[in-house]
Order: sequence, then C-alpha cells, then structure tokens
Amino acid sequence: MEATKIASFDRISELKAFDETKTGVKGLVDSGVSQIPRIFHHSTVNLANHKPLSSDLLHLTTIPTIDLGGRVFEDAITRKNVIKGIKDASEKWGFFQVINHGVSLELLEKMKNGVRGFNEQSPEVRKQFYTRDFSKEFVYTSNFDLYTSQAASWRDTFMCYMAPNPPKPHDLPPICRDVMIEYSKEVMNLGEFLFQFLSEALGLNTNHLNDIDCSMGLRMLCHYYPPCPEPDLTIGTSQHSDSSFLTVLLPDLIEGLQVRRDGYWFDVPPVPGALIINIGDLLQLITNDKFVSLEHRVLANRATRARVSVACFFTTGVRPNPRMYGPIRELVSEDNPPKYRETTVKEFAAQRSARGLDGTSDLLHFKI
Ligand SMILES: O=C(O)CCC(=O)C(=O)O
Ligand SMILES: [Fe+2]
Repeated sequence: MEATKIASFDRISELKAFDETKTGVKGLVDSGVSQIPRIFHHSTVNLANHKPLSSDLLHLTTIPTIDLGGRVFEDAITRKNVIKGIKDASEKWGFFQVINHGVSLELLEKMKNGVRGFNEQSPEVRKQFYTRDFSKEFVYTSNFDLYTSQAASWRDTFMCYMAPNPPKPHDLPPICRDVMIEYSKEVMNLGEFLFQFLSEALGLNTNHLNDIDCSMGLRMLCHYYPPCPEPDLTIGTSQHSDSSFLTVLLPDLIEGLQVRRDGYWFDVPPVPGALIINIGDLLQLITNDKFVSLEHRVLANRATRARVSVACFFTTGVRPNPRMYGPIRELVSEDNPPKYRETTVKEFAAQRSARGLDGTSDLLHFKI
C-alpha cells in the first residue's frame, strides 16, 4: 500500500517536472537522454501484437489504396468504381489511403516542413506557445492527457481549430501560419469531395453529409514524434479511434501507424504522396455502424530523425454547435433499428477530452 502511494506520488512530480520544462519530448531528446523516463513506460500487454485468430485475415496485408484520379471523372464507370472502393474500405477497415487526391505534393511537403520547423525552432520560442489551456486558439503541448493517461507517449503536438471560424493569422506561430491556413483550405475541399462520395456510397443524395454539416468544422493536430532511444518500452500515440466524422491524415515516410482489425494490428506502410482517410466515431454513429471507426496507434519512432504527421479532424469538437446527430433516418429500418441515441458533437467530444486515449470506444456511451 505504502509503496503504491510513494510510486504514484513520484509519478505526479515527474509528470509535473516534465510538463514545466514546456519543451516536450523534443526537449528531452535535445538534452541527450539515452533512457526514457519511467513516466513513458507502457505495459508490455499494451504493446504486444498477436497473430490474427481468424484465418480469413491471413491474406490481408494492409488498408486499401484508392486512386482519386485528380477528382475528375470523365466516365461514369470509373466514378462508380471509386465509390465502390470507398464503400468497401469504409465498411471493412474504416481506413484507406488516397492518391491523386488533388492536393499538391509540394503543399504536403511544405506542411510537414512547417511542423518540423515549429518543433525544431529554439526552445525559448516554443515555450511561449506551450499550454494546457485548451480554450486557447493555438495550443502546443506534450500529451494532452498527460495527467490522466496510464503512461505518457513519445510525442509532442500543436493544435488549432481551422474552421468554421479560422484563427487570426497573428494567433498562429509565424513559422507555420501561412502553410496551416493554405493546407487547411485544401483539406476542406478534399473533405467536401469525400463526403459527397461517402454519401453516395451510403445510397444517400450526393450532398447529404455536407448538408448536415459533417464538413463544417476542422480541427488540426500536428504531431511530432522525436526519435526514441527505447522504442520497445513506449508508444508514439496509444490506441484510440477518432471522435471526428472523418479524418484526413498526412503521414510521414517514416512508418509507425497501425490499424487494428479483428484484434490484430496491421502496419500501414507509407505510400509516397498519399493521404490517409479514416472514418471517425461520429460517422459510425450516424451510419448506424454501416461504416466503422477502427482503432489505431502509432509505435514509438525507431528512426534517427523525427516523424511528423498532420491529422485534420472533420468536427466542431468542443466548440458550440447545437445540431443533434443520431443514426440517419434513411439508414435505419424495422430490421435495422437505431443503435445509438442522439447527441451533439460537443457532448461527444467532451467524452474524449475527459477520458483521454484510454483505448475504450466513446461510442459505447451512446449505445441504446
Ligand atoms: O500520427 C499518426 O500517424 C496518427 C495520429 C492520430 O491517429 C491522431 O491524431 O488521431
Ligand atoms: Fe487517430
């Protein structure tokens, strides 16, 4: 009993000491640590990966890649095939990569360089943005759930709501402000396009999901995963599903992302120039489980340089939004009654903020 008390007391002081450096995991790496502090130690159970139990899964290697043909479709058959690909992927994986998505590769590189640039500028500049006050326009922090999670993750993040009320440029750090604004506009366009195809994939009118404001809000999270000296002891991002409607993820060429299907963690190998699209919990809720929001995680970075990623969540998050969401009427029937109660995006997102990434689905709280 006494030992537990001492251990938990130490842990809190260590978390605080780390937090008060205001320079995140990058600061630890810059100080030359060769062993990771124990606040980052995850249990081995959490990190293990067992072979798939079902032999049906043995032939599967990873999530599908879909060619969006620059978003221009000259013939109806190609368009139909793309929608079919998106439908299958959304039903089985809730995850797919897209190529020829219409966002310039140069902009993708510029965005990733912006994330690197912010995290690699002098600690004095970074510190000015470091906060745990999530009501601020721009938040730079390490582990939003530092004090509530069982173990910290080897990652720093900066975040900002980019729509519907974009930040004023002067609220954003000079080093990445222009690219954040430009990139988020492109992601909004891509998102509106994807929601059209997802609507058709569900047998709804093309504009259904856009009309019910699925593409209204955009929250951008820019992650920085410094190289980890003991990658087998910790994780980059612990297992979770996204609480958004949809997520557009700009990955790095350094691997690490894994998606869990039927109990097995599948690697998502980098595809040059691709964006990763995944269905979030809110889309699973309004489609009454037709589309699935799968858990995923990022392993600690084994490479010698930092891994970066930019996750753009289509959601208004905890910002005011009175609209109620429940299973879409056209998608339920007597044989397929609603599985979830109605909720607001804010109520849904508040679950996540309160609990952190503890690996349990927020959807359970809304099950009828
Ligand atoms: O960094 C990544 O590749 C994934 C990040 C992620 O899953 C998230 O931000 O929700
Ligand atoms: Fe995620």
